Amino acid sequence: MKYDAIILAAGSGRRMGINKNKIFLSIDDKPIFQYSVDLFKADSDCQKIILVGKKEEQGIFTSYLSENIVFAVGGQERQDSVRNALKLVESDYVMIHDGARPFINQRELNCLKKKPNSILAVPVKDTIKQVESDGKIKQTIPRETLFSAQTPQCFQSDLIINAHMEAFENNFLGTDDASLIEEFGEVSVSIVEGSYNNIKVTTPEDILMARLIKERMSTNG
Ligand SMILES: Nc1ccn([C@@H]2O[C@H](COP(=O)(O)OP(=O)(O)OP(=O)(O)O)[C@@H](O)[C@H]2O)c(=O)n1
Ligand SMILES: C[C@](O)(CO)[C@H](O)COP(=O)(O)O
Repeated sequence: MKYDAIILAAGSGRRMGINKNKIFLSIDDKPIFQYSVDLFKADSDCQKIILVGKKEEQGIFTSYLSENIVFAVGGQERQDSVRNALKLVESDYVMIHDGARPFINQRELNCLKKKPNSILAVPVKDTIKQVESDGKIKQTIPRETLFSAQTPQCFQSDLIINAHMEAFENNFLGTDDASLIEEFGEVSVSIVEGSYNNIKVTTPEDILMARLIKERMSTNG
């Protein structure tokens, strides 16, 4: 399957609590977002990479751009950034990926490519409680049915473009792209079981964890 990849790097890293965009933090001397750029660049099925950044940070991305790696300006919310990037998609399929998730691998890309309209996800490990606003537990949700959504999320381009347009027109804000197809699409989205290594660097302890994961990967080859 030939596809275009969207790499999202236009966030602000509020939860990281630092004064800069977290995707520029280094893991083993390489910026977090560059791990994904390198992987998609090495996949011969990837036709184009759309790197989404803040307008004021565009200069930092210039050295990564080429004929097949283009820049799109991000929006206020993650969903706005994806919608802007989708305007540049030309392939029949698209993978949408958080630049803040550095540890995806070729095996996972290959699994997604075999199953269009699928996302990486992992089974939740904790016991999940649904809690009322007063702090009282309402119920325990059966864990066997629960998965944590990751990226990449791989879709037929026309389906996800339509879902984003519908979401925009209906003021629907989802926390991932699959949720827009769940709401407005006419197909089911499936999961491909991913890896617990595919963390999203979100809070300060995640960067420590990411450095440990990288160290272990380097040691294990
Ligand atoms: N307007 C936005 C918001 C987020 N992202 C990207 O979407 C991914 C997941 O978002 P998140 O972890 O929430 O990133 P931040 O917005 O940077 O973090 P925070 O919510 O803590 O501010 C990241 O790769 C981030 O760069 C984006 O491209 N555009
Ligand atoms: C898309 C995502 O990575 C799925 O886990 C995630 O939802 C994006 O950001 P969030 O702001 O941390 O929800």
